[in-house]
Amino acid sequence: MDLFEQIEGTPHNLLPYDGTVQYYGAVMSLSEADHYYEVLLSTIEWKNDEAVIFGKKIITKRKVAWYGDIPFPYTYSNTTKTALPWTKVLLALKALVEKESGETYNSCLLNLYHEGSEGMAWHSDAELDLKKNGAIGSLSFGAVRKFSFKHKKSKESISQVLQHGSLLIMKDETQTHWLHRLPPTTLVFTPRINLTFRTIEAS
Ligand SMILES: O=C(O)CCC(=O)C(=O)O
Ligand SMILES: [Fe+2]
Repeated sequence: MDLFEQIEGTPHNLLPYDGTVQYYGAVMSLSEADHYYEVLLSTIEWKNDEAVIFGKKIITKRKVAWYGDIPFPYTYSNTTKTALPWTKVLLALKALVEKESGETYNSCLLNLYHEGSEGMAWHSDAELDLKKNGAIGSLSFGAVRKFSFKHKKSKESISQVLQHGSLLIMKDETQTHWLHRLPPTTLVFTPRINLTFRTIEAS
């Protein structure tokens, strides 16, 4: 940790070039993280995700939900969803991520992985309606899982373990040059919830 981090509490950049990823570790107490995990599990409108891959409709085991300032339509993997209105707990978490990161967000994509066999394949979050080079604030709750980045050209890879109640920020050119994924694992048997706060630009 350098002097700047000790004073400002800003984590260093995990990426060696072409983007910025900062891991803040836990940004709340264990009891707050436990509380948010339980509330999110029971109050979010979780739905199995549908995707169209090579023209075939598939339904994922992972569950998702999409919330925002207005009913934004959000298109990815050839499916479109409409954002639900913020809940009280999501607004509290958005305020926390905005304070820690010094950025603002207008929407949130949530993922529920029931156990280690569920993950997310290599991708970048660069959909047309996402603000280009905008910050993405990622909160994790529940099972501790590894998260990985791979550079699109050099193939260099970087991993970070994401703790219960932790925050990770991806910004600058990260989505242009790096892929990320949540690898499946045989070592985890409990659920993990992830929230990615994002900025949608109305078209
Ligand atoms: O579950 C995670 O930590 C990441 C999810 C993700 O990459 C996404 O929703 O785009
Ligand atoms: Fe992503």
